[in-house]
Amino acid sequence: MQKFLHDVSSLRILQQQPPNHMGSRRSQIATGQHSSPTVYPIKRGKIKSSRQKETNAVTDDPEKAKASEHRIDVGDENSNLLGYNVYSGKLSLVKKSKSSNADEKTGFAAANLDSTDAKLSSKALVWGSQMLCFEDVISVSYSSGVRHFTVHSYIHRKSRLPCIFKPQRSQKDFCFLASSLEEAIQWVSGFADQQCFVKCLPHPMASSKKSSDLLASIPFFDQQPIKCKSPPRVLVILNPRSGHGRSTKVFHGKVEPIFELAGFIMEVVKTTSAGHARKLASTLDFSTCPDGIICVGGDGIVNEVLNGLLSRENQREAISIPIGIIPAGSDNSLVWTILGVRDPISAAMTIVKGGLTATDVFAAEWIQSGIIHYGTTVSYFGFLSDVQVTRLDPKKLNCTVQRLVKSVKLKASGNNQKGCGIDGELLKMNGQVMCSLLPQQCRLMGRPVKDPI
Ligand SMILES: Nc1ncnc2c1ncn2[C@@H]1O[C@H](COP(=O)(O)OP(=O)(O)OP(=O)(O)O)[C@@H](O)[C@H]1O
Repeated sequence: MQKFLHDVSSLRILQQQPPNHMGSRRSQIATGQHSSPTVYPIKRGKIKSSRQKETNAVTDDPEKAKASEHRIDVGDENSNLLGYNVYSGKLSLVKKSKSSNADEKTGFAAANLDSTDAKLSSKALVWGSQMLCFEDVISVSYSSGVRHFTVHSYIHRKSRLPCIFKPQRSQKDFCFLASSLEEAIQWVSGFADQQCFVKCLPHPMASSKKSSDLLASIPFFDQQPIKCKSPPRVLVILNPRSGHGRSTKVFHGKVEPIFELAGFIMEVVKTTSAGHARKLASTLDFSTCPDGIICVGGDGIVNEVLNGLLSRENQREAISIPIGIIPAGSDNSLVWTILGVRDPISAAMTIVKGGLTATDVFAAEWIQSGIIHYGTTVSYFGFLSDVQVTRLDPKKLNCTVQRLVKSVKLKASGNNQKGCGIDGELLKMNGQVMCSLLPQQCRLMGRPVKDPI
């Protein structure tokens, strides 16, 4: 899991063509009941033309072409680790300085900085012997007309006792100085090409009237040549009672800063009672949150949102709205089962990274009343649900045990939990409940992590 700052001195990074160049998309399609969940890929931007130029430059020269032919074999191994090359040049890692007049009032002492060879690939930024993986990067900040840019990341901190404490992610910002203004723009554009959000800021001296002449002499200072993806607009539904009242602190302390770095435009609604989230989801104008609804809490709040969406007349459109989950409740089996994350920071990063994962939805209908309840992974009726209630009230346990004989447990989720699919169109349980899988799946924001944490 420790992906940051690997020693890559032994790696030679070779120029690679992207495996699927220019907008080709790979998607995992669920092929059967027990395969992996369907994953919708995020959109790929245009690949930098500089990369194409570099490739041509190699092939134009027959000598070099020969050499590269030989090198490609070795490069294939490296491409698995670092992907294809996006941009390369010199970079200096700079630290904030207190000196006031240094480098165009940017706050960086650039004079004594050693620049080092650096490469941006489709998977990582490598400088010297250090590497920052893209999966740890949230965004890049860049002020128009300056040579430096900041990469915001959340990296795993080493745990002194890794057997006992799992590694935690924490924020780390890296500020780099490029060799020239033009190169700085190339570096930042490279990040944008890799679907990384770029926060474009005005020049640090833009507000000062005295400096207008100076600024006018800086190329590009008044225009922003970096094109990056537009920030997502989402609705956040937070259950302040979740996780024994800790969810608000978790959201504002750990998750909101990540979403802000990633440029998310958020409306945050705190539920005031049970049923509030369901009502919101059933009446919501989707144009106010076209990129999804993010639930902060436990499985209960997600289930309310799902049921609210499916109770709408436009059920088909409603089920297609992405649902994000920040685990901040006492039970978060859905996000753990489907995406493999169970801590709020990793879940937020999974959402920020983009992509959607489809998961099955079942409907359980009470035969006598006709009431339909929707669920995703598992639904309990009778004994198990009573145990959930009575875990706080032991007096009720006796009554629960007596009802054991009548109890029934519904387990669904088709392609997500091996061996426990409903396996058929319709299932009648105990003469009381009728259960079926919906033809459409709901979409969770994010893609499953490779190494569940
Ligand atoms: N403001 C609120 N006050 C009381 N209950 C609420 C509120 N908002 C939502 N709820 C209800 O709380 C239930 C449990 O919420 P959730 O699953 O998010 O948290 P949790 O900590 O995992 O809870 P639990 O331990 O009870 O499963 C939801 O089903 C929802 O109906």
